[in-house]
Amino acid sequence: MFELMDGFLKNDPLSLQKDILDHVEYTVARSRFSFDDFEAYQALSHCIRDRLIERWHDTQLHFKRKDPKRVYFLSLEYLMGRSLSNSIINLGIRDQCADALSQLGFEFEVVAEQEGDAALGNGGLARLSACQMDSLATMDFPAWGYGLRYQYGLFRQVILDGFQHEQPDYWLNFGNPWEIERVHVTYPVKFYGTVEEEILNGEKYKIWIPGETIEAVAYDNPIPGYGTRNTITLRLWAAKPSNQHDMEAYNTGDYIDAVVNRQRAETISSILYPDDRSHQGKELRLKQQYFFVSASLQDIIRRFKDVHKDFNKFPDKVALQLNDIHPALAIPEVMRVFVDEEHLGWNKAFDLTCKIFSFTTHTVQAEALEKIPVDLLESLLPRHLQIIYDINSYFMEELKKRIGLDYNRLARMSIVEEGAVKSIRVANLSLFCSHTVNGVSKLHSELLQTRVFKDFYELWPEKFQYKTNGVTQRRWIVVSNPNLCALISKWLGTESWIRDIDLLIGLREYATDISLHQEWQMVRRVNKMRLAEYIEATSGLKVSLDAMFDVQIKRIHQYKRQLLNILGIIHRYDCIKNMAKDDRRKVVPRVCIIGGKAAPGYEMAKKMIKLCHAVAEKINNDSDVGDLLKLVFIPDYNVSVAELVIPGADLSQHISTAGHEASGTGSMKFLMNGCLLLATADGSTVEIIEEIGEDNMFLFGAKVHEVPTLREKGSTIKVPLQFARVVRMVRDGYFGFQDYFKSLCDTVEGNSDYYLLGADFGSYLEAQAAADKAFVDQEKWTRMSILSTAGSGRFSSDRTIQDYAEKTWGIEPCRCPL
Ligand SMILES: CCc1ccc([C@H](C)CC(=O)N[C@@H]2O[C@H](CO)[C@@H](O)[C@H](O)[C@H]2O)cc1
Repeated sequence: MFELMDGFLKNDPLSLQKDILDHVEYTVARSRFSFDDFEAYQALSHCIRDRLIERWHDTQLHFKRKDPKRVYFLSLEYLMGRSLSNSIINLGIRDQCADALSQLGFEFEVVAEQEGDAALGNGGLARLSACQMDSLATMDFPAWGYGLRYQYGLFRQVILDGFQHEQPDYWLNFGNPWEIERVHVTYPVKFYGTVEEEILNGEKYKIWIPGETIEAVAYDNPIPGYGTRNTITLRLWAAKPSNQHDMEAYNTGDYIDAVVNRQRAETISSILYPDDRSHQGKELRLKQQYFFVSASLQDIIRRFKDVHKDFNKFPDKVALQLNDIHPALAIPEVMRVFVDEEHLGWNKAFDLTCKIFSFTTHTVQAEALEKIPVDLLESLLPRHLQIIYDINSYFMEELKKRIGLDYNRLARMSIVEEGAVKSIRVANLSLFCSHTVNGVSKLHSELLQTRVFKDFYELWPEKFQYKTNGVTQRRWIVVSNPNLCALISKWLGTESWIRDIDLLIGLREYATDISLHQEWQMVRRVNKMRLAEYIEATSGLKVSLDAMFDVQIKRIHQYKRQLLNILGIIHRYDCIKNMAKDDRRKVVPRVCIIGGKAAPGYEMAKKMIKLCHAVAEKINNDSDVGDLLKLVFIPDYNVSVAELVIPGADLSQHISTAGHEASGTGSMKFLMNGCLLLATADGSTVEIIEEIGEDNMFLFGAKVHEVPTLREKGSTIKVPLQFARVVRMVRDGYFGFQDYFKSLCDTVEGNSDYYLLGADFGSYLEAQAAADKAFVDQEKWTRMSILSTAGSGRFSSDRTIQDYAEKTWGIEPCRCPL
């Protein structure tokens, strides 16, 4: 590994050993002569934490000195996963730590497994935030992440009789070595109340008299860069009752009430909403959004005012990134502070506001765009509603100048939606008040411009950009696939691809090199073995390593079409069953692996999980089929499970109906690890095709422009007999639970097959057959696998962040001197 500068704390194995034992004794408070794997994990984590803190202080001091323009990433979700291995890799001391542990009788892997995931998010958006923080740190950008410190992360998925059950994820049970409580960094956050007017030096100002005040306390998480001393901050807010609260209660002498009220305050940051579909009008959700926005902006403006007096400089020093619309209340909140507290005047305030905000949307469906009921906003945030009305009337005036009295369009674009439930269109607010708006893949941005935000694009085309997502190769190769990492470094003759991933292209020249093929296949087989052991441990199923490991792991959604995968597996099973014994020798054995959580209220998604188990029950216990076909549902899919499954996968499926997946980032992780993709031309897959070529993937399905016409055709579409047959098998109870699966079958027949499973089934089976054919030709498969990794550079979150830094935020690296 690169040798980086030690701070005061030395990183040689002996020093690490000593520090580990000191933390066992003084931090974990166990005897240094007898402690278990978990205590070793706690002790080592504190050792690493100490080293992170040193770099952190140096970095923050350097930023203070240089006072560069900073970017503030506002996100309600971060799927960080585990921190120990990633921190050790980024510090470049993996071997030293492994040595120190083994000399104390511990195995690094076993100790690293003791850590629970920090699962403060749902899916793609949340993990993207985490990957981007790693790249921001590694590329030395002066950046901060802001979010909420949920006490309960994303629920644990427990499968009972094939059904998903949700268990609370109290992840802070044994403390969290990766955070530092900043007791001195607290801000009051106001809710409810009324808005009064006051005259100050002849000027009329609005003042907001809150009905309730909650204290926000900062918890800082150091985010180390790879191959740099820079360590940036992820600041997560926790809600605490403000002291002013108790006094009132005591006067009335009602002690119990006082404590209950205290408890109530903490509920704001207690739990992550486990649903990545839209939440219309949930008060707690809105309180969470405003709570973290208000605390973050108070902190950001305090940091600016510590150095600057003139707010005209604010846009030169601050860039605010809205990670989807969830933090969009930051817009009226900045206006409120600039107008009501800093008295900058409305026009100046609005001019500054539009210069600091940029907005990324992660959804394709217009109906998924959240709206806030006006009456809810009026009671919870009365001043913000006034400001949003002011912004909208200014907006409408501007629009009339541009489009005249086109009332339909004015009504479509308005931030205020009249109608049964008068509500605020947060997306329109974000579009009007942001200087830059982007989708997360090229195709996604085209759909935003031509469909979802068409009205806005036609008027402000210059605002619209695309920033194709990316993933960090540190976690998704170096941490999760160390053998492949070593192999790549060996053949490229350098490790600098870990910071400069475009170097991976150098593997192309060896794509047909037999000795690389052998080493490549060996690495992959070892990873398959590890995955097979995990499958046996979690499901009791023994799987053959010679089978193709076919994986689909992501949140369960109808548009992601896990049902198409399951119907394809039923077809494969049915074919094998009806095949003559001799022909079975030609069958390519498959282990189909599916994993993912369904939002608790998402009935159809939960039915898909049950169907998967019912089909698995049938197939896996059918000795007639034996190892030719196995189906496994991996429970409680999360970041750490992904780190184990992805390196062991031969084929991965990304089969959403074209035009529905904004980007997809799982595909990029599989690509980096040399796993071949079976996919539709949707989201970022379109750009993956551009990079590695159609002949290194298995593509199928309707293209995005064909989908609307196919939908119009509805039940007149000719679906293959095989499709009708497999749906019939489910409907007739071949896998049991006939009544329970009826509605699921109804969603894919005739007119209601909105996600076009029937229309795409034929080409899906062809693509699967092509994958079978390629798999038996291991020379061909390995070449395609090497070319996948070689062409994955573009999908590093380093490239994504470079795009944002250059084209949206206007920030420069600020590298902390060694
Ligand atoms: C309001 C609840 C809620 C919470 C989260 C979300 C996310 C935006 C859903 C999400 O994670 N979208 C995924 O974002 C990824 C990162 O950009 C994309 O790669 C995926 O295509 C997109 O589905 C929507 C609604």
